[in-house]
Order: sequence, then structure tokens, then C-alpha cells
Amino acid sequence: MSRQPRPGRGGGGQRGKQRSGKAALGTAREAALTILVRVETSGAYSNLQINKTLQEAGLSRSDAALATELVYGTISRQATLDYWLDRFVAKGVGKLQGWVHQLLRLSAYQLLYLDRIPTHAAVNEAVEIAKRRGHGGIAGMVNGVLRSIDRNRADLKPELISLPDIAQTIALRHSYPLWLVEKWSAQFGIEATEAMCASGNEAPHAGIRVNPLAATLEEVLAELKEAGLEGEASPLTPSGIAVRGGGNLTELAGYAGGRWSLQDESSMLVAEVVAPESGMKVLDCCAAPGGKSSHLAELMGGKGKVWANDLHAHKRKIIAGQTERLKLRNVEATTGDALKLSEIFAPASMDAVLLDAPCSGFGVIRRKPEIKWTKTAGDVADISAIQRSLLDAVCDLVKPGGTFVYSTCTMLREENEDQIQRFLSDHPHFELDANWPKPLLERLTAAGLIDETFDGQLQLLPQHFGSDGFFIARMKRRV
Ligand SMILES: C[S@@+](CC[C@H](N)C(=O)[O-])C[C@H]1O[C@@H](n2cnc3c(N)ncnc32)[C@H](O)[C@@H]1O
Repeated sequence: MSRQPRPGRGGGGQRGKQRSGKAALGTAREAALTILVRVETSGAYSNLQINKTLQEAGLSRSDAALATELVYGTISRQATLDYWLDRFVAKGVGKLQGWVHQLLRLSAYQLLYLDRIPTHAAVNEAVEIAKRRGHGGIAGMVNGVLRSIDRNRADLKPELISLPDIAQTIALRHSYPLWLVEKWSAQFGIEATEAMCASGNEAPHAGIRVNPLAATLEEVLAELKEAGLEGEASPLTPSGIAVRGGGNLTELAGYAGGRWSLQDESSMLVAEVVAPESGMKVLDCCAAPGGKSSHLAELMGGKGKVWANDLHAHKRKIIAGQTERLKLRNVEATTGDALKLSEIFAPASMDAVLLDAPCSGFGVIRRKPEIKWTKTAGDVADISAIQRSLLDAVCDLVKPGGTFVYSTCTMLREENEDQIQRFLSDHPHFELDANWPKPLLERLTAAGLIDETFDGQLQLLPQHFGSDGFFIARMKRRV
């Protein structure tokens, strides 16, 4: 499976001598280094920095793909790389200048994780970059450290990392923060945690959701084949297709023409769980960029109404752009704080309410690996408090007998099961609803994701089918 290459567009690469780690974008490795430094110093999301920097760099398609792979791989493996680098950097990696540290990580990643890159290509270019950005002393140190890594590569294998504490071993072997591995181990057990960590380091595949109002799954599969792409019908959802190594899929005609959208398969399950009927009134409280709102509208056959609300005014345009592209007329994008939606909508006015809540996002680590290092246990506590308030604020918009669905793209009890348990105890007029549509239950059972103990809550882990980690709970307001 390869990560999605983002082709570089426009803008010429900068060359020539650069000092103090200033940006130089002429080659895949230089561009990757610039992105890594920017992600670290600005706290920006890697995917946004990749798009921005590759546009400035004007790399060939294959160089852009390599730069993308280097960025995601280096961030994903950062703790393991530092563990090994520390043995060979005399003063310790913690004392290195930011760009030198990133250059060593980036180069060690190539030596230790990418079979197809010859040692001389990784080392020589690292040395050249060090000379251009720094001085001879730094270049000599980079050369020495990387040559040592190369000589010792037989000992530098993740599976050889073994510490007395199993959580520490998993954290270092797969490069995750210890606090997160400890939380996951307590919740899911050691085996599932290690599988989850390993799976989070794999390259993601792209998910396509067919718009049933515009095309069939077979038509979209044929369209992908014609474009030379490998698409496979999803075992999880009838409108889903997994695409591997497809480059920028939004450049295909089917996307612009509204025949399909890009969405991960786990995400597609959410609207299926809401299971709206044609003509219903549905509120999506936290809707941008509009993936689930548009899916809900498609499932309603374009009839009834979906209010797609988000806090941020600029996101209204993004949602509207999606629904226009998909030619959906039954979605209204609105701007507002979900905590105050009861000031806009009447109590008990909705057949169904979806709260796809802001969350820690650990289910999408494959797409945004820096989340591992930027999100803290404190952030989880803060976001849990917000989720709790959001649940309390929107629930009474659901009509008696109506459906309330809560979802997150994370795998932490305090954001998922604990939220539901607390919510149900404070709101006894709601109950868990395991009565999901029969075909969906059959698919989930066949996939081994639920059994007879299923109570209306589903936790998808990233190792299940390689789709995002997701939590979905369906509740019903008692009549
Ligand atoms: C997980 S994303 C939603 C993804 C979306 N449901 C989809 O499928 O495309 C969470 C969204 O919640 C929005 N958000 C955060 N706090 C909010 C609030 N208090 N009220 C409304 N929206 C909020 C964020 O702007 C973000 O777009």
C-alpha cells in the first residue's frame, strides 16, 4: 500500500546556498525537510503543509510522492528514530538544532525503513543539504552519524526493541507516546494495542463513497479502472470503494461531477447508523466539511431536510461546495455554536440528530501522524468536557421516538463509552438503540465487528480493514 502522492504544482524550486536551515525546496528530500521543520515549528497539520510546500516546490509527480512518503514516514517513526539516533549523536539528539535533528530523522528513516533507497543516495544528499543549510562541521557530523546507522542497521530493527515494561516496548517499537499506549493497553489489552499502533503507521488507502443519486458502485469501479486505478468494493459499506495508490483523486471527472465523494469507510458507517428516511428532518450539529451531512442527504434520496451546522463561518462555504458538487438540494449549511442550537431549533423538532463531535482524532493517525506528538492527555480531558456539554446541549432537539447518534474518530473510553454512560445516566429519557438497519448488522457481524453482546455502540479499530478508528453510538429518545 503506498501513501497518496500529492503532485507538486506551479512555483519553481529554490536552489543555492541556504543558511541556518532556511527553506530550500529543489529536491524531494529538501522539500520533505522543509515540511518537517514547518510542521514542528508551526504546529501545522502535515497534510496542509505538504500541499502548500509541494505547490511552492514544483517537483515532478514522483518526487512529490517521495517527499510525501518521507514526511509521513519520518513523523510516524520519530520516537523510534530518535531512540536509535541518540546512540550515535555524541551530544544527544535533544541538543541538535531543529533542522539538523529533522534531517537526521529523515535520512535515518530512509536507511532503516525504505528498502528501495540506496544508502549513498540518502547519505550523500543529507550531507549536501547540511552543507547548503549549515556548515562543514554539521555536514561532517551528519555524515558520521548516518554512516554509523548504516553499519549498525542489523541491530536497528523495531522488533529487536525490548524493554522490561511492555507498554514502553510498544511505544518505542511503533513510535507512540507512552501515555497513549498505557491508556490503550488498559482499555483494549496489549495485543490489540500493539496491532493498533502498527496499523496506525501504515499508509492509508483512499475511500470513495458513491453518490447513489448519480451513479452505481459498478459504474464508479469502471471509471476508476479506466483511469488506471485499483478500486475494491468495501466489505463494510455498500457505497464504499477502497482505492490504493491513486494520487490526487479529486482530479478525476467523477469527483467534480458529483458521482462520488472522498470519505473513509468507517466514516461512511455513521450516516448508515443514523439511517434517515426520505422526507425526515435531520440535524448534523458539527458538520464541516460536510461528509456525513451529504451522505445523510443522499440516503434520504434528496427528500426531506438536513441542517448541516458548524461553528466556523468559513466552513459553511466548504459544506455548501460539497452539496453543490453532489447536486443535493435538501441540505442547508448553517453557522452556529452547537451549544446554542436550542436557541434556533425548537425542542423535539428533529427526527434524527447527529453529533459527530470534535475529538482527539487518534483514529486518523495514519493521515495526520503528528497527532501522536501534539495531542496530550490534558487535551483529551479538555475535549471530553466539550463533548459532554455538546451531548447535553443538543439532545432535546430529538423528538420522542427519534434517533440520536454520537460519533468520534478516536479510540479512547473517556471520549466514547464513558461519555455515553454518563449521558444516559443524566438523561434517562434516552436509551441505547441496538436496532440498527438489518443489512448493516449482518455486514458488521460477518466482518466480526459485533456479536450477540452488541448494545448499540461500535468501536472500529484501525486494524479492522485498514479504515480509520471510529466510535459510533446510537440512542433513541423514549416516547
Ligand atoms: C469531526 S469534525 C466533523 C466532521 C464532519 N461531520 C464530516 O463528516 O465531514 C468536527 C467539527 O466540529 C466543529 N465544531 C467544533 N466545535 C463546535 C461547536 N461548538 N459547534 C459546532 N461545531 C463545532 C468543527 O469546526 C469541526 O468541523
